[in-house]
Amino acid sequence: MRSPGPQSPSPSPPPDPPPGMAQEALLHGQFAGWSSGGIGGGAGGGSGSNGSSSPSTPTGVSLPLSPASSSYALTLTPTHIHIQRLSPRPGKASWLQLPLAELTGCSCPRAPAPPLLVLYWYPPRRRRKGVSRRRNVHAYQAESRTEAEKWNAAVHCLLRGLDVSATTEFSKSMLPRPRRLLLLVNPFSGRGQAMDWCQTHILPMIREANISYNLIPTKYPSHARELMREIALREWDGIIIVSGDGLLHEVVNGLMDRPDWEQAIKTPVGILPCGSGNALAGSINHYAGYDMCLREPLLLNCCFLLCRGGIRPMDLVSVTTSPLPSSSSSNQNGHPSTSTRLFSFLSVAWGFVSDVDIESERYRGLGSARFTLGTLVRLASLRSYRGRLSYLPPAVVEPAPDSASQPSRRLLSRSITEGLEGFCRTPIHRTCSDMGISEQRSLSKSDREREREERRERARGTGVVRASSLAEDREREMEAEQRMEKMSGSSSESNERQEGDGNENESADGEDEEENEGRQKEREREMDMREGYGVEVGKEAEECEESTADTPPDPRWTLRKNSAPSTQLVNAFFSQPISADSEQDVAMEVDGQQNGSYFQRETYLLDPGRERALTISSPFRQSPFSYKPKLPDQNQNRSPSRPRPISLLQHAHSKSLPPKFPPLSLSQSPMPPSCTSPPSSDYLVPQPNTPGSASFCPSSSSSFSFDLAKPAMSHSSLCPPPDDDLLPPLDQPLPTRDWVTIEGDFVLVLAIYQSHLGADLLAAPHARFDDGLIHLTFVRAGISRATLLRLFLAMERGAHLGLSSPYVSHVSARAFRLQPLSPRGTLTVDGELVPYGPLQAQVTTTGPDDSRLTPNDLLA
Ligand SMILES: Nc1ncnc2c1ncn2[C@@H]1O[C@H](COP(=O)(O)OP(=O)(O)OP(=O)(O)O)[C@@H](O)[C@H]1O
Repeated sequence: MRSPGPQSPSPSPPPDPPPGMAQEALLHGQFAGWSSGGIGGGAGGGSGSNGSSSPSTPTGVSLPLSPASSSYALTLTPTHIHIQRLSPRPGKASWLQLPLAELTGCSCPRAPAPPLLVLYWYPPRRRRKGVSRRRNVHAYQAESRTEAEKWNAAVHCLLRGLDVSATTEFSKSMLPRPRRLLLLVNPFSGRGQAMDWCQTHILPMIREANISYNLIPTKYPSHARELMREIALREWDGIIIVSGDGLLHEVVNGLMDRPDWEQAIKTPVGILPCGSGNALAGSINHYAGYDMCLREPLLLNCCFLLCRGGIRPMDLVSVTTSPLPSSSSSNQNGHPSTSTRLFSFLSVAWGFVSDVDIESERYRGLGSARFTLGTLVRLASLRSYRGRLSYLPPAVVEPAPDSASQPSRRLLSRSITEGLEGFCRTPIHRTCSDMGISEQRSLSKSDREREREERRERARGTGVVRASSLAEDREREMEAEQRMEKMSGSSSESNERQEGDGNENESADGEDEEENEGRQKEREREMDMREGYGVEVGKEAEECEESTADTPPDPRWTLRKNSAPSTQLVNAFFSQPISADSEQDVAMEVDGQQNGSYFQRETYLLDPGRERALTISSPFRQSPFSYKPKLPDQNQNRSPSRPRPISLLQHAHSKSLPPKFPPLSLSQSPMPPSCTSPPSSDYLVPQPNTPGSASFCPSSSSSFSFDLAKPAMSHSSLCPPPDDDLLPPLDQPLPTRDWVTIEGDFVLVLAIYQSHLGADLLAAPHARFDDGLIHLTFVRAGISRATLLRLFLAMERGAHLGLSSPYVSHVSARAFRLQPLSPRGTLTVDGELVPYGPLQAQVTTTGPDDSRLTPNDLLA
């Protein structure tokens, strides 16, 4: 066996090079086969999908069993290892190509083992559901140990992406030191298989990839967070979570707890899915281009990616939640004065999704099927929650020069839909702007009487949960959809007429009687609700659907675009009474607008014993559509040519997304370490930091203190993470410009920043690791069970964005605020329960200096 090169041509060049071998050969040589196996009648020297019965190398990597009588010619190119069988059966099927992209590693076992080159190949195999990888081990015996080590070094160099050529003298000394990973295993995640899967799948692959590791099983909740606050991060090339998303949430927040959080958060993290939901693993699998898969196939794909290497920056979202019940305190106004800040990599959920997540805990033994069961259970007793969702669309479109001359409805439509970036599949502009105008219609008294009677009859069933089939639900919803379509169409017409002559009472000018009657009925219903409203707490959504089956959904909603609407539009909305909100709601509005606070007078404490009875049906779900213009923001530049929030103006390129603040490096494998790293024997055990004591650097925000990283900050001289630049403190009103506010009854609100909500739920197909966007999906009350079920079924394929339902909306945002108005409910961040109450979030950014922090190059 000889090396290639101009001076040392191969003695036995392959007679018929296979396709793809046109590349320059880095090495070429002749090897003897090892083991009796072959691959598919091809040229494989040895193979085995499971090395459990095979002997092991000193590092624990298993080997094929025995020498084989065959001989092979191997050629290494920058992308492949070409293997040609020379004997005993040259000719047909004698070629095998191993793409380097499908190798996790190679090894050259130390003496007294023979001089072997062992290649670990994980080719993808298409299965019924998704692609899975199967382990193949190929071993070839070199003429000498030097030769085997040279090949081993060359393959490693290529796998690590080093720059090599045909003239490179490959040797053992070229090998970069093995990467070091800290594996944190939650033995209780998912179905409790994490430790087993470590032994059977994860550790063998990691050893084969020549990665050194230390494995720490977590002992209790928050153990990982505590570890992250203490360990010497420079000793590790990556922190790998062998668990579900919950443990990664702990790790991320542990890193942000540290005084050196700015550097710490750049430590690559990775996930090997052993949990129930495995949303981030599903996203990684998706972004890698693999088909959706679950369980072991998903684990193998993620483990393969981890071994292969590559670091991608990932969005980190700053979330401010209401105070923890234990830490809540009141200021002089009786409002809570502290909030909790945490960092999230995946999602915020309220309503259906968080309910299912938390309530399905009791079915944990089912693995990912727990969510299916939880979904069915929750569907059977569908709840809705009253709340207010505000969000900042990702881009602000400058108004056209001639916008002032455009009709007011068009203005509103455009202003609401701008920034939806193609994600909004439902006609929000139609459902709100048109409704507002249509409510100006005159009413027929007899219709009003009839409607009242009908409502009284329906009300007799109040308090009884009535069973209804999915088909019935769907029927009701279709009726509502049709009615809404009709309504918006007619109101659109009328609006245009109104703009033309400025006369509100034009309904007699040629419209047919039937249409008039329909509008009168709507108006009648609306009046009726204003008159007879009362809070009905504790009713299942089912009842509400029953009682509103004839009512289009939109009048129950308030959608506010906080940018100043045109005068025409304001007049149109002011000309009608504000919706008859409950007392509480009025109080909230007073708080929000006059006292500058969004806190409810009643702090919503999480009730762990909350059960089915928490179902809320608010009066607002049946209240008429109303537009509540906000008072102008005192700080806002009122020039119409500057529609962006003030905070954005600090950015040089304020029309585009602000630069990310420390992007979380998602390690599909850590990059090669720096040369200055200590020897491996020193770093396999994490050493706790010994930080000096120093004073806490207070946040610049005076509104509330962050309950963040108290242990770390108490001995830190460094500042805590900076304030959110897109959001005011949680107890302050949002900027009036550019924000969109929707108020009403929600079945769910989901904010997600990666593609998957679970390994088999493609919730945000357009999401990317670091797109700087929060993808919001919200479902309003009134949706039928059948449609909701269809939504989740379609989500498995990411096809739910095409689902046409007036109750479902998808928008993207840079920041949002969620204010639950129902007294009880569940809120989760990355699937973990957080205190129930107002919550806001934004993608982290660098702040005013506009400098994007690059991923940590410690590992480069
Ligand atoms: N040793 C432990 N004992 C009990 N709980 C633990 C332990 N280690 C971690 N935890 C906690 O278990 C919770 C659930 O873990 P994790 O999210 O990883 O699994 P999962 O819920 O099955 O997966 P997923 O979040 O993907 O559905 C986390 O909140 C974590 O803090």
